[in-house]
Amino acid sequence: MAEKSYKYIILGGGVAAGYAAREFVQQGLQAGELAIISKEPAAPYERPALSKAYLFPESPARLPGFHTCVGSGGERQTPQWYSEKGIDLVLDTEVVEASVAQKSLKTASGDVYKYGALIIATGATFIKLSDFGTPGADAKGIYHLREVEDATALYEAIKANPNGNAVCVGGGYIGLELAAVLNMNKMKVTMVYPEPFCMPRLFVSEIAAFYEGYYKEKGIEIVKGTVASGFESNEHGEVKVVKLKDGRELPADIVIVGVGARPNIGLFKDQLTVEKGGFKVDGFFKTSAENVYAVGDVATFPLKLYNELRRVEHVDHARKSAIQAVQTIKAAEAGTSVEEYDYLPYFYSRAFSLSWQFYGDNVGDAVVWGAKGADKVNAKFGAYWVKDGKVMGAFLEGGSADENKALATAARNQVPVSTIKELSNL
Ligand SMILES: Cc1cc2nc3c(=O)[nH]c(=O)nc-3n(C[C@H](O)[C@H](O)[C@H](O)COP(=O)(O)OP(=O)(O)OC[C@H]3O[C@@H](n4cnc5c(N)ncnc54)[C@H](O)[C@@H]3O)c2cc1C
Ligand SMILES: NC(=O)c1ccc[n+]([C@@H]2O[C@H](COP(=O)([O-])OP(=O)(O)OC[C@H]3O[C@@H](n4cnc5c(N)ncnc54)[C@H](O)[C@@H]3O)[C@@H](O)[C@H]2O)c1
Ligand SMILES: O=C1O[C@H]([C@@H](O)CO)C(O)=C1O
Repeated sequence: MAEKSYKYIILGGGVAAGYAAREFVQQGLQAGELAIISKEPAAPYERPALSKAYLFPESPARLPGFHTCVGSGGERQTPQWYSEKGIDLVLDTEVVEASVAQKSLKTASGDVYKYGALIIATGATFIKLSDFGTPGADAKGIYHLREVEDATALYEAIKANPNGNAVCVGGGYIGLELAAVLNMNKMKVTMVYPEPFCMPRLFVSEIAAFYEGYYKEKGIEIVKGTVASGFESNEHGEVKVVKLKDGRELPADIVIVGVGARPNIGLFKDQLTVEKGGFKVDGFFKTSAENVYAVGDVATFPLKLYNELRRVEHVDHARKSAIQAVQTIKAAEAGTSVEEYDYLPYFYSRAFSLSWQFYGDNVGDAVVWGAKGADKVNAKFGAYWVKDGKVMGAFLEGGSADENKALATAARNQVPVSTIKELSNL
């Protein structure tokens, strides 16, 4: 049982950790100053790839291909990169206890790590249907997706069930992205979700109708307005049937559950201020404890633009919050300061040949253009959310890089619109 001490420790080895490490290096880091402790076996990678190219039937993406920071056009930080920079990458290591008072972390094998400054970047974990007590939800063949090991297990299950039946439970990001890759793998896919249309936390019905129509044309069945109420397995404990609350039964060789995520705050929840499910931080990602920062999915931060505290579970914020925390740490050492975080929310998704981006806030009235009858091959349509005569949010399917930039500008500047008609000229 060793005890080690570092000037900086990043707890968690996901997206935020990779970008934080890069920022430390860019700001000037001495060998031996930084350790990253992660329960994953792999160096930080771009998690979005797991629900997309990792599961493609042809030439699937594999590590080391998508280590951070390639997702934003940066350098690919392989394990060798970390050793060259003198960063200790402590993989396959779960921290099971933490003390903010003693500035220490304890791992499952009993090692103790002391830090000068700590960045908590523990991300989130999928919610399971067994968390709600759904009978049979722990059967073999029921998959969740968060880490590369989950994606590998799912990939193998897809290969073992050619032309099999797949059911996606949940109509959010995982449901939509996974239904697409399972269909590309020639599985017979059914999606099930309780809401009247997919991606209800962002879409309005006209936007959803386009994607649902597109998925149906690809041969994906969509069952709305009900939930999975139980699962039946065969004598090997393998799932075979998804039972729905409305009485229907769906055959299944593979089930993907995507019913949301829960931030990993357990280690510190009694030691740091928690709000909206995450660690409450300021515009520099400082938590309620000195020298303890929280970034990415676990941070509840002041969203300056909307003057409210938010937690965001998307990769762009994971990257930028990590950079902001490291810049804050380094500025304090240099006796300077950085600007407060001023984030413009940015979400995106890709499935089949579709690709959408969203900037800002989906509040007020949604004005959708071009969605009805949009071409399925070169789909292009969008939406603006307007509140108090200003554009608050902007969505675009099939946009070019320049167009998406213009969208971001409109949402950032909250462009005033006196008539809805004006929107088509933005
Ligand atoms: C399959 C999938 C696809 C996604 N696709 C997109 C997308 O297309 N676009 C988008 O904007 N967002 C996407 N997201 C969301 C995005 O990936 C997350 O918001 C982002 O990864 C958050 O970064 P993070 O560093 O906070 O957490 P994570 O990347 O989840 O990293 C957390 C790390 O902490 C480790 N950890 C946790 N607890 C401990 C512990 N006690 N001890 C040691 N290590 C620990 C975990 O193992 C993990 O390595 C996707 C998420 C998933 C799961
Ligand atoms: N492109 C992206 O940004 C992207 C892609 C994949 C994953 N992610 C992230 O991964 C995490 C997990 O994604 P997700 O799709 O699971 O969450 P989500 O919040 O996007 O979707 C959850 C969906 O689950 C369904 N649901 C909720 N409770 C249910 C219940 N009891 N029974 C059946 N269905 C129920 C609803 O349809 C809801 O829309 C999130 O943090 C998400 O942001 C993001
Ligand atoms: O941001 C992303 O990073 C990965 C991939 O581009 C890395 O190669 C991916 O699929 C994203 O959406």
